[in-house]
Amino acid sequence: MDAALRLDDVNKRYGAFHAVKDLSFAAERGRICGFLGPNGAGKTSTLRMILGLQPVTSGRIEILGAEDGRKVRDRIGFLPEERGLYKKMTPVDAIAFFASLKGVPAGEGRKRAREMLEAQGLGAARNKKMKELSKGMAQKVQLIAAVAHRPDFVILDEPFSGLDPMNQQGLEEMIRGLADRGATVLFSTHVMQHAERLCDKVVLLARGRKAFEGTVAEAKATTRQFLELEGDIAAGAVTALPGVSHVETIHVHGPVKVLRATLAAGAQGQETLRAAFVQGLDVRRFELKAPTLHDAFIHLTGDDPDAGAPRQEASA
Ligand SMILES: Nc1ncnc2c1ncn2[C@@H]1O[C@H](COP(=O)(O)OP(=O)(O)OP(=O)(O)O)[C@@H](O)[C@H]1O
Repeated sequence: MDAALRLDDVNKRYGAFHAVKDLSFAAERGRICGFLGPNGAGKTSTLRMILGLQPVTSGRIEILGAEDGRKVRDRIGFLPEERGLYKKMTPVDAIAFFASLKGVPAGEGRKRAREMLEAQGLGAARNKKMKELSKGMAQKVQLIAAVAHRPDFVILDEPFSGLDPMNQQGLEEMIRGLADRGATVLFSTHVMQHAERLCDKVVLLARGRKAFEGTVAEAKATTRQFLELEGDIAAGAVTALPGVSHVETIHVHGPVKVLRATLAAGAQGQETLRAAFVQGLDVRRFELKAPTLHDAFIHLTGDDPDAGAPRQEASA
């Protein structure tokens, strides 16, 4: 498929620290690509290199046919991780101003701003000052400001951070809308649920290195199904059940435990469960769980995406 973005063996070093290591991946035109990893994995560094805001130490990046993001900056929309639009501006003025920086005439920018605010349910706020808006509203306005020039490629750095679930959902719909009208979207996040719902493709990054590139379903297929059992059950009895490869004790309350069994590849959870009942184990509650993208991330990288910055390696 036609790639709007391609990275080949990209490296970024800050002095002796090797932040991005031999990174190669592609983002296909018109698709939503999630760039996932815990804090400090190297996501922002990579996005800034793609935009041409900082140089690569080595390797090659091609975006919209250009080798330097700055050459196609009018075709790119960027929502940085640090937010903040001019507090005294109205949303219409702020959006029109950012669009004008990308070549959209003032009148047209204001017209688009009004239409886009209306479409996002922010029509009533259009003439308020930015500082009077809630955080969720301000973040939507900022995303509109980043895309009012109708870019072919949209780069969003942690767009969901700091938003409540309602506003996160609104933002997800906006991002889907961008792809529906043909834009390629690359967004970074450490929250796997957004990626799970939105992405055609995910790239998992851990300590600067790519751990996986593919669809969400492909990522999940790398890991296993789980069976959770609660009751007065010995972990050893669960280990001995058919299809079980590993057992963890999640919770102990007197004699009652919650045990989490990881099933072997291709094992049928129903058969494991049937064997537990046939053997008379004291099962008081059970749950068969399909792996989430979060489980797949931990399986593929050994890092928890919700954890703080992972340990820094010395330059590799
Ligand atoms: N200008 C810089 N100088 C030195 N080290 C840097 C610089 N920018 C980033 N780093 C380091 O590079 C690593 C990757 O940082 P980066 O911001 O790219 O990660 P990230 O995945 O975007 O995480 P976060 O979501 O926390 O920003 C971190 O260890 C960070 O401390």
